[in-house]
Amino acid sequence: MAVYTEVSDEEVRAFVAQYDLGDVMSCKGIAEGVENSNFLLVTDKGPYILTLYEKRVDPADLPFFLGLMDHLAARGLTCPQPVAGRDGVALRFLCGRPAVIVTFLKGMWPRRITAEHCAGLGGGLARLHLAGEGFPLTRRNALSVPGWRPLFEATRARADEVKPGLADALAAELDHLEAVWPADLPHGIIHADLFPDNVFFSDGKLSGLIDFYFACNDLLAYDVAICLNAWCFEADGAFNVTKARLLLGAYEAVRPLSVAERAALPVLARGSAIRFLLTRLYDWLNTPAGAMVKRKDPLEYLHKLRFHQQIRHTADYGLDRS
Ligand SMILES: Nc1ncnc2c1ncn2[C@@H]1O[C@H](COP(=O)(O)OP(=O)(O)O)[C@@H](O)[C@H]1O
Ligand SMILES: N[C@@H](CCOP(=O)(O)O)C(=O)O
Repeated sequence: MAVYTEVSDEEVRAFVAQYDLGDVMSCKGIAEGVENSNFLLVTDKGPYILTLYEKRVDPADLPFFLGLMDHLAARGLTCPQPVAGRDGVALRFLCGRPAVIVTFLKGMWPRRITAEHCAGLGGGLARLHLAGEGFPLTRRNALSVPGWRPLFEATRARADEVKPGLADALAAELDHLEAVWPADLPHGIIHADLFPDNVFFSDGKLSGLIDFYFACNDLLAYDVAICLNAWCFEADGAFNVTKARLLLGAYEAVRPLSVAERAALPVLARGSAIRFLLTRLYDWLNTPAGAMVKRKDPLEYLHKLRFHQQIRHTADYGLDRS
């Protein structure tokens, strides 16, 4: 359960009193998520999400994240919207943390991913990329190529505790990716963490996207690669080409990939694999004992990395246009 900061009933009441949300009926920690402390806040006006921003969120980035959610919502994308208090301010402090209340989205994230979910996701991802156009703020992706080596250095000495040989494997992969990473593909706003737990469905249709706290400006096709990794592998580690085809097909129905973007998918998928491998490895080695959070398995992403290392050309995935 991702609640790093406990908030007392009195503190919640005093905080909510600054909004036109009526009385607090309940405020319960949410047993999901990794990065921030989230609470389901129910007031007279209905359900909301109260988020206290924790370790990896730089407070200087919050205007970007909050402004982006407003920008995307104004362009028809269903995503949480920051709620302003009576003074017009959405971003405040609670228990020493930056904190906001955002609107509650209906729907559930899919626990068992079907091919239909992947199609829904592909369309939603492309709509997000188009809706991001014109957003005036920018944020560099702190977890793209230049960010990987410091993470590696922070984990290198103990990586082999997780799997013998892991440190050397990561070093070799980083050398490769730093040498071949594409720079000149179309870029724009990307979500950068569009895993199943950040995509809500209702009646089988995509109903909303959440958790924009890794969003940044980067290669649009990198976001596609992140989704291929997060949505198109089965529990036994097999790559499901049907899911991948549907995801890409639905994406391209809204925003066709260029030839160069398609060709770059294997290297982008390797980059996406090492990015999540490294953050999971870091968390695996550094999560404080007793923290109410379920650590994610770094080796799941080593397996995905190994898979993409075998792919020379995008056609080798079996992802031909149909
Ligand atoms: N706007 C929202 N509407 C409904 N549920 C939400 C909303 N935001 C977060 N949640 C719930 O909280 C959980 C954790 O949120 P998330 O943003 O993924 O946390 P973290 O940033 O800590 O990873 C989600 O899986 C979802 O159940
Ligand atoms: N999606 C990341 C972890 C970040 O978790 P989230 O709850 O913020 O989506 C991973 O799987 O490693």
